[in-house]
Amino acid sequence: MATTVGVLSKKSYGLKDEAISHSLDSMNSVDFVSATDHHDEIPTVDYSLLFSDDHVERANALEHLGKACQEFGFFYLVNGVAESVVEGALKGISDFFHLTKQEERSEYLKKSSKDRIRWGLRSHAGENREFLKVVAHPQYHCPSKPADFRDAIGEYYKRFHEVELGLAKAISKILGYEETYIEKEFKLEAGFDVSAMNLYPPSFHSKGSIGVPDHTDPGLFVSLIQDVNGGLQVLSHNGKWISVNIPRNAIFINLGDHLEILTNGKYKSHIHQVILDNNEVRRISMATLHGPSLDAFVAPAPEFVDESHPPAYRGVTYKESLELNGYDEIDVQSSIAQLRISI
Ligand SMILES: O=C(O)CCC(=O)C(=O)O
Ligand SMILES: [Fe+2]
Repeated sequence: MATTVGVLSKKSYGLKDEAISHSLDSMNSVDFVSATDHHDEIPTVDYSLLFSDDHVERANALEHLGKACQEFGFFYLVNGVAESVVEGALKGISDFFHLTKQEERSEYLKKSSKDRIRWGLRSHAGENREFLKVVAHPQYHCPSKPADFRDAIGEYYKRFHEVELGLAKAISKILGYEETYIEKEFKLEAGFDVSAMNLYPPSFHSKGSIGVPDHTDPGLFVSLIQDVNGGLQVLSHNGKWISVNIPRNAIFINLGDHLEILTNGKYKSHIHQVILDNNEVRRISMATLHGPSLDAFVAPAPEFVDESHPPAYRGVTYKESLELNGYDEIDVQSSIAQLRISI
């Protein structure tokens, strides 16, 4: 059962980021409900039905996806990528963290803002994880050791890229556009995708319960796979932290900042965080941020702007948005707070 523990406020919640403040401001002091098992609140979208030959089935599936995007902003996707491909990718990540020595992994410590592979180990009160980030698209980069790692991850990217294009088509349709609208606007043939492969807790004791602090992610959407449930929470439209319990055969999809910008706020990029369970559960996840191409200029589309809905975000290229706060491309940090136009 959910327990009401107080009124959500920036202060009580210790928030530091304007993006988060804005989001919480727009929620008007709603009751804060502690993280609990609300997994049944997260909708499931069947990818195969979005392309069904039966037009009634297809229309229903698209309507369901539209509701999932607008009323939630995140959903479980089934029948997109074969379970064996997801399992293979997760095994590859587990092998990377467990079969290599830390000195080998630290070869990928930050060298420059042009890194295409980057490793990091965070153990402080605000963040506790070991991660490997790689650029997945348009050029795929990955360490070559251990054996099979690169191929297993590459197979997931190849399969998921098709799904990404399919979802972009379906979302274009439900927004009232022709199906290649997002693909063209975001120039997805050169879409800039970065994966964060995460190990929680890191390979030494964590300094607190925060795995990843609350944030939103840039891009069209994030696709997330994991080996076990535990820790990922997403802040719903009505201000509840929802525990994400991904069904075994599903991929978690969370809409990103640049879809929020394109739709002038009709669809929202949702705040999420990872809370560690006393360091008792070891968990591996891979969050892939599927972005526009670096040179794609993203601004609110004219169809979402009128007198009562003035542009709520400034348009910039994807690259500029990634670099706005002094971060680099592989950091893929949100800058939506800086792009919001205060009205
Ligand atoms: O590990 C997770 O469940 C989420 C990680 C995440 O949010 C990220 O890497 O952006
Ligand atoms: Fe994230």
